[in-house]
Amino acid sequence: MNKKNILVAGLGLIGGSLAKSMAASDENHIIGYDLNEDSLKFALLNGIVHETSHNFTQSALLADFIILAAPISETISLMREINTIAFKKEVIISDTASVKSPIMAAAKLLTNEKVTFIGGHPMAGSHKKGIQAAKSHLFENAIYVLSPTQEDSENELKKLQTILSSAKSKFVILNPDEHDEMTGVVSHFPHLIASSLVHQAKKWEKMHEFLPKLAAGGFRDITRIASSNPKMWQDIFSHNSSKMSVLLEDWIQEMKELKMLLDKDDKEKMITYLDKAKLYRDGLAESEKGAIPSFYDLYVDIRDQTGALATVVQLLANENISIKNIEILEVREDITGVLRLSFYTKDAQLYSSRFLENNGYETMIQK
Ligand SMILES: NC(=O)C1=CN([C@@H]2O[C@H](COP(=O)(O)OP(=O)(O)OC[C@H]3O[C@@H](n4cnc5c(N)ncnc54)[C@H](O)[C@@H]3O)[C@@H](O)[C@H]2O)C=CC1
Ligand SMILES: O=C(O)C(=O)Cc1ccc(O)cc1
Repeated sequence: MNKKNILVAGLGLIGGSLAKSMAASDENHIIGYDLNEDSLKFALLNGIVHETSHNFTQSALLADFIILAAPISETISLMREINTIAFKKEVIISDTASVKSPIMAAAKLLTNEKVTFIGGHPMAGSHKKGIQAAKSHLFENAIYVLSPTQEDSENELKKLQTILSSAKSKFVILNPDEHDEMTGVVSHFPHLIASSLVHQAKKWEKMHEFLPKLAAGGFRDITRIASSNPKMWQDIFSHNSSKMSVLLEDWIQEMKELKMLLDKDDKEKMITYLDKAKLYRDGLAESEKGAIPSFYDLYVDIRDQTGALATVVQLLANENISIKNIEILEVREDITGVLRLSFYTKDAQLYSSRFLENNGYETMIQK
């Protein structure tokens, strides 16, 4: 069989996860390129790639597909390098960057006729970075945005979707501006706010040193994303700065209106405000794994006793269920606590719920 040569440039969390899922197909030969020697070694040792490369141009000349999965600024540099390569055969190139307009602007400057560039953004991630955190199922059920450059790239779009199909995501075609505005609202801006909430708590801790002990489930939930990779988020904010600036203006205005409601103690308007937010948020939870990577959460009541957590985890491990994340919520000494288990798939979530209930646990799936 004539295997497809796929060059993945940037073997971090995202490139590594894509490479891992594509390497599982017998039809693909994955070549990994990264500036970091340890990442290359790790990828080869763990079967994430079939071959490693220290020469981007040389490997690009062999490739049928190139996936650029480096930080945004580095992706743009790699695109400039691509423009200097004398390709002898057709090549389909895509990227994974979280902001699309600067990438598509760089794509417009690609002059080589053999090259078809289709922007890409698999919309799932984690707070971790690097190849060690790569998972072949990271993008399962997540939205995968594609932004073709030319209308006549329909055929190439299909080819790209075929090689990416191993990621099991849902493809959506968006233009770069729409993409950046929407991801600005539901992904980039929330990160900024999460970080600012943490800064606020840190400031107030100077007044009340007991404050962190009061940081309960709500604060932890809303600031979870502030623990993500700062360098990557700075890169994202900087490349989507005009959209972010508009969103920040909008937010400041809304905060001013909220302050007025509070100062006037306008109870009815405040209930309406909270009610509308609840309605919209509850509606979001009903949809399938969407643009923001919602993992499938299951809440399990446990007693705050030694071994309670281990028992639940062991029960699920015996059933071969992989858990993405575990968090203990609302535990006070000797009082019932709640475990939040996050799964990669809805099936795992539903199965675990039934299975744990059959073993005497009370579970809840939040709608
Ligand atoms: N982390 C996330 O949650 C998501 C990130 N993205 C996007 O995917 C891209 C990669 O992000 P991550 O994998 O999270 O970052 P990462 O930090 O885990 O990996 C980036 C990798 O690129 C390599 N690299 C840097 N410059 C390079 C160059 N010039 N040539 C080759 N390799 C180079 C680094 O050595 C590293 O291995 C970024 O553009 C990001 O915006 C997209 C979706 C989700
Ligand atoms: O886990 C989270 O909260 C994320 O926000 C993940 C994420 C990060 C960057 C992207 O471009 C897409 C998804």
